[in-house]
Amino acid sequence: MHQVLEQIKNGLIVSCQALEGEPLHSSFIMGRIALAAKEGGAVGIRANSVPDIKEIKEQVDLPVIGIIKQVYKDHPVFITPTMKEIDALAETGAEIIATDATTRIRPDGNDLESFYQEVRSKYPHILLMGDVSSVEEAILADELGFDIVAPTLYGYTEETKGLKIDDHDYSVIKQIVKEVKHAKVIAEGNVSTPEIARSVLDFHVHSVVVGGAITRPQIITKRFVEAIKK
Ligand SMILES: CC(=O)N[C@H](C=O)[C@@H](O)[C@H](O)[C@H](O)COP(=O)(O)O
Repeated sequence: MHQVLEQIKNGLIVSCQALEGEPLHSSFIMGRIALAAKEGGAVGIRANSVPDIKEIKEQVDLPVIGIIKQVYKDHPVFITPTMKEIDALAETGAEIIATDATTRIRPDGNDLESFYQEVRSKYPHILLMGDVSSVEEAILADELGFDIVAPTLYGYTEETKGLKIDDHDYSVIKQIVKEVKHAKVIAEGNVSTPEIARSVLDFHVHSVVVGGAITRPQIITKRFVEAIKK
């Protein structure tokens, strides 16, 4: 197994992201949050943007899953949508690059298969993670050759709006683990409690990514505020 995949096996990857408009939007802060995550035992970091990844790499020696969230006009594909973002991420030294691997046409008119082939031929040695929204897309991403697939976009497409990883006794993640033959499956998206993280690992995912429940204090606070309302 690739050494980086070995390193993150059965562990917690913390997604350290604060977009423009969020209170913690700052590469300095993301670097420190990554440091805190490492201190807490995280085995990897997921991060958005070149400045954040560079700062995080200064602070921690953990493998990084790099993404660039870039919205082109009002196009729905926004996680590392084109080769421009892949090129920028490749320069950062991120060990893994994640990209939208839904079957939607990308902002530059590419479909997933031609985009995948283009990325693979330019960067044959980079680990590629496909963020999908369904079991079918996970199977396709696996067949194309992605090293990792994750249901990051389950709940975030037109067809899946509002759905969550722990719905229906974790049926989507269980199905993905069952159907995907070569890629490692990482659980990501709405893993909102330690119990959910434990459960998905019990379904034999390779690792688990947690974002907002650890790194977005406005969300954490809101959950407490809701819980104490009479
Ligand atoms: C849909 C989308 O844009 N997901 C993004 C992907 O990188 C992040 O905003 C999420 O925080 C990340 O996937 C982790 O998920 P959660 O924060 O639910 O633990």
